[in-house]
Amino acid sequence: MESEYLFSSLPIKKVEGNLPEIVTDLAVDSRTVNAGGVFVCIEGFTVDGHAYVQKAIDQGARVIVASREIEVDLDKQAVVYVEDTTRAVALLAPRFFNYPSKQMTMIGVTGTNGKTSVSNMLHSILSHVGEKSAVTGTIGFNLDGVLYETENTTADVLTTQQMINQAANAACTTMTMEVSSHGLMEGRLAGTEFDIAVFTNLSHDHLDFHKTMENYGYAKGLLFAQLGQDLSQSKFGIVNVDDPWGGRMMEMTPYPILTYAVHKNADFMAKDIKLTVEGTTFTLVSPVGEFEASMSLIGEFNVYNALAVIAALFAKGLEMEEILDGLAVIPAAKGRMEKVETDMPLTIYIDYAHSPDAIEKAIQAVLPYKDADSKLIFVIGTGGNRDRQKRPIMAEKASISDYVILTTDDPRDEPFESILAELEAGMKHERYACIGDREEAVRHAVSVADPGDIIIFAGKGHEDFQIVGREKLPHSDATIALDEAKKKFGEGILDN
Ligand SMILES: CC(=O)N[C@H]1[C@@H](OP(=O)(O)OP(=O)(O)OC[C@H]2O[C@@H](n3ccc(=O)[nH]c3=O)[C@H](O)[C@@H]2O)O[C@H](CO)[C@@H](O)[C@@H]1O[C@H](C)C(=O)N[C@@H](C)C(=O)N[C@H](CCC(=O)O)C(=O)O
Ligand SMILES: Nc1ncnc2c1ncn2[C@@H]1O[C@H](COP(=O)(O)OP(=O)(O)OP(=O)(O)O)[C@@H](O)[C@H]1O
Repeated sequence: MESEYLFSSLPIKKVEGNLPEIVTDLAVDSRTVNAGGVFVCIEGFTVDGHAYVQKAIDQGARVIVASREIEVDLDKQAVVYVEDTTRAVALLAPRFFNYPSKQMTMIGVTGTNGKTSVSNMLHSILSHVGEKSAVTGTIGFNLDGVLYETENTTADVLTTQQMINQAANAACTTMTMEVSSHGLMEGRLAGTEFDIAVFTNLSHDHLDFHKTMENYGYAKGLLFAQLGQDLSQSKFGIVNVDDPWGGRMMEMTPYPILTYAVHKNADFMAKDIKLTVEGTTFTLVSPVGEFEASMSLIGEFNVYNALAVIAALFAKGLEMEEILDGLAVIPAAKGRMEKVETDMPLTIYIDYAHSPDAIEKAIQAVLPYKDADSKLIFVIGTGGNRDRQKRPIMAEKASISDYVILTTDDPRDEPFESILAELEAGMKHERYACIGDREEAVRHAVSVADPGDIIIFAGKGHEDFQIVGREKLPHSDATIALDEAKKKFGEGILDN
C-alpha cells in the first residue's frame, strides 16, 4: 500500500527519516513483522512495544510508529510519531486492508452469556442455507471449515481486520463476530462496520475490569452505538427485552430494533415451550406469523439464543422456513452443554458456564429431567487473578444441584486456597467438596456418582488446557471423567 495514503489517516506529530513509497505489511508484534512493513509500538498491560523496535527492525520493519522517542538509523528506517499508538493502529488497520467489513454483512453478538452459542448457531444456519459464512470468537476463527486458534474472544484491532479481510477474500457474504466488553472498551472493533448488532443478556461478570455493572452495561452498548448514523444503510439491532438492560441497548442506536423475549411482548416470542433432555420445541410468534420450531439444543437459555438467531437472520432477509430448517439440525457449540458420548451409566455434560447466571441456566437445563433417586453433580471452578466478587455468587447458584465440587479454572498465579475459600462462602448446603487440583476434582465427581446420575463439568467448555502460573497445561475434563468412569464401572456395563 502507498505509505502516503496509509499515513494520511493519522494525526501525526512528526515524521523522522524518509517514508518509503510503498509499505508491505502492518504489525503490532515485532515477532511477526515482515520486510518492508510498518511496526506500531503498543504500550500493553505486560510490556511496552517500544522495547521491541530493534527486534522489529531485525525482522525487516521499514517504518516505526511510536509515541515516545526511539533511536533508529534514519538512513534506513522512518519513524512516525503520534500521541497514542493504540488509537493510531485502530485507524491504520482497517485502511491497510481497504475497509474489508464493508464487503460483507457483519453481525456482532454481545452479552454476558450466549455469544459463542449464538454466533455458532448463526454460522451453522447460514452454512446450511448455502451462504458462505465465517465466524470468530472464543472457540476460534472458522473460515472454510478450518478453525484457526484465537487468543481472545475479540481479537486486537489488527488481527480483527486481518480476519475480516481473509473472510472477504474468501468470498464470504456474512461474517459473525463475538464482541466482548473488553474488546469494545479497548477499541478492538474500530473500523468494523457492523450491519446487525445482537444483545443476549447482561449479568454479573468481569467486574475486576469494569468495576460496576453500569460501566459493564455501557461497554456492551458501544456495539449498538457502533452501528453508526448513516441511515441510508439498512441495519438492525436485535435485543432481548426480557433482560432489564435491553432498553439501554436500544437507546444507543437510531436503527430499527427487532426485539425478542420469552416472557414480555416482543417481535419474536416463544410460546408452548417444551423442554426435554433430548431437545426443545416451541411455537415461534413472529412478525410474519406463527411457526413450529424444534432443535436438539437443551435448556430455556437456548430458546433465548434461538430467538436471537431467528431475529438476526430474519433481519438479514432469510425466509422463516429456511431459518427453522437450519435450526432443527444444528449441533451444540463445542463445550456448551455438550453431552459426552459414553456407554457408562452416567450422563456427562461439558459446559462453559463461568458466570453466576450461566451456572444457574446450565443447572436448570437438566435438573427437571433427573430421576428422583439420582443426583446432579456440579463441578465448578473460577479463574485466579480475576473477578473475585462473583465467586460466592457462583457457588450460591451451584448449590441448586445435589452435590457440588468447588475447584479451580485457570488458577494463574493465585493459590487455590483463596479461590476455594471465596467460592465456599457462597455455598447454601453442606453437600460439597473443595478440591484445588482440577483433575482430582473431576475424578472425585465420578467416584461419588451412582448409575443414573448426571454430572456437569462447568467452566472449561472447549478449552483443552488449564492455566497454572504462566503455563498452559493440557487438561480435558471429558478425558479424565471417562478414564475414571471406566475404572469405576468397567467397560460396557450397560451390556450386563
Ligand atoms: C488485559 C488485556 O486486555 N490483555 C490483552 C493485551 O495484552 P497485553 O496488553 O498484556 O500485551 P503485551 O504482552 O503487554 O504486549 C504489548 C505489545 O507488545 C508487543 N510485543 C510483545 C512481545 C514481543 O516480543 N514483541 C512485541 O512486539 C505485543 O504484540 C503488543 O502489541 O493484548 C493482547 C494482544 O491483543 C491480548 O491477547 C491480551 O488479552 C489477554 C490474553 C486477556 O486475558 N484478555 C482478557 C481480559 C480479555 O480481553 N477477555 C475478553 C473476553 C471476555 C469474555 O469472556 O467475555 C476477550 O475478548 O478475550
Ligand atoms: N443465553 C444464555 N443465557 C444464559 N446462559 C447462557 C446462554 N447461552 C449460553 N449460556 C450458558 O453460558 C455458557 C457460556 O455460553 P457461551 O460460550 O455461548 O457464552 P459467551 O458469551 O460466549 O461466553 P464467554 O464470553 O465467556 O466466551 C454456556 O456454556 C451455558 O452454560
